[in-house]
Amino acid sequence: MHYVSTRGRAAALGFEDVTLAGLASDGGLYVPEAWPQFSAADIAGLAGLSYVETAVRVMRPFVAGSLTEDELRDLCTTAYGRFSHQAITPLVQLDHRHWLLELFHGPTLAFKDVALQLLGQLFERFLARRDDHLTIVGATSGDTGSAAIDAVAGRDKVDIFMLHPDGRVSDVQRRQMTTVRAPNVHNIAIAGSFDDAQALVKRMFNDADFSARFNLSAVNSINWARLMAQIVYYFYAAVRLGAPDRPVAFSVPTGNFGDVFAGYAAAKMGLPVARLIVATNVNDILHRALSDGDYSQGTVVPTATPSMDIQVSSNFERLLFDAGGRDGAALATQMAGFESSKAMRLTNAQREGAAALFRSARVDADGMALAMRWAHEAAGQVLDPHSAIGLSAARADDLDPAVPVVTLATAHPAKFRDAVERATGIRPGLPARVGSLFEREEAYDRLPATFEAVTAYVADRATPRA
Ligand SMILES: Cc1ncc(COP(=O)(O)O)c(C=O)c1O
Ligand SMILES: N[C@@H](CCOP(=O)(O)O)C(=O)O
Repeated sequence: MHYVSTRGRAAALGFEDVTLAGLASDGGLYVPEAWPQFSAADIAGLAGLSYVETAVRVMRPFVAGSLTEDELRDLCTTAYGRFSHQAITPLVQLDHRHWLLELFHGPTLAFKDVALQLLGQLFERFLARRDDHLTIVGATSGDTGSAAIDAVAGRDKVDIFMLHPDGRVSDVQRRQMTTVRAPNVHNIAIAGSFDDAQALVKRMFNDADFSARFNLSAVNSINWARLMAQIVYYFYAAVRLGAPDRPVAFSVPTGNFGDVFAGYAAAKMGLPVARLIVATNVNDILHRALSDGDYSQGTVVPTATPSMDIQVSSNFERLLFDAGGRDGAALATQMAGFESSKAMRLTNAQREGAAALFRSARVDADGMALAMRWAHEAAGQVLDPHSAIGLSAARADDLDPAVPVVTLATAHPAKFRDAVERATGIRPGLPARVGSLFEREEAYDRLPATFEAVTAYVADRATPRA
């Protein structure tokens, strides 16, 4: 399997190189050169398999040439061995047609663990082969940071520098990052938004000298391996609800468009996905883009769903490329225009390509609180605010009522206990597996959101290539 860049100029790479590179050298994102195809019989063959075996079947075409099936199984067994639920991503029924796919049973209580526990293993395996060292630079609105740090803390071939927007993540999210004391972990609170942090990270990758000197790599969903691991739970859930014979819809609380792009990939591979509902909070660039073709960056408004307070969605570029006809040169021009003017219109081909599968909804604070209360009153489920945004969009959608709708429950409610308490009166407790988070000392540095400040900080602490 080879991967091509959405901007058409970087060389095609195999899975191992793509995983270690993160972002393509032309500023684009890697996508598979063609989607592996699963027939109805292949999908039916997933029924009754464990999560790990499902993961091996779904991911093996993507890693071909870099890992054997046994190596992949070995890495998945280790990665999912730390989850607290045997099903890894269990389905919970809410009513006759609504389901939750609980993605928060990993070590840091958010869906990011599903991919990042595996990515930590992949880094270790590939770096051992090359006897090399990586400098990971990442941006987080709260969940990627803690999951990535958990996955790589203490590993001697990796340093991680994680940027979060100062004061704009929940106290649990911040402490999950800043109380990890390992010499290779560096937390930076920047004076800006998640978008500022993400732009700084991309600029570091685009600085060829800096990137080569420190051998930069990515843990954000710009790294293809992240999305690959997330495709698995779409298959796992759909098969449990009757695929390949019954189509299933998914509602996905969305920010950086990684999670829902994994659903798009599953559909492209042959999974019968009736619809993908992109649920945003009031930071609604994706809703405007999908409903009206207007992809223009607004100012980020802080909300009770901080992980979705994003106005530039990295992975949307992957959809524009694939749904718009895979013209890398044209997309490079379109993205350059967006980067300078902060606005662009989708082409007709991009809009039509997306419309076949996607719908979108913008959910405000009242809609979120109503969905949390409904889930609690109707089904006894306490949701986190991000998952509630997804559920609200799912319940408002006009899909054929015979189609089951799965809302991705992306975080444990205890990560956002203040917001949950405000909406429902219930204050969820932290599961024992996160340990004594509020007794441990925090360590992080505050920096201005400037390229100079952040690169100087990284250069002072990272290991340059020999
Ligand atoms: C809890 C939670 N829900 C939803 C999202 C949005 O996911 P994505 O950025 O993949 O669209 C995030 C952040 O990524 C998150 O942390
Ligand atoms: N919500 C995310 C933002 C980063 O998204 P990613 O999926 O691209 O890593 C977070 O929690 O950090």
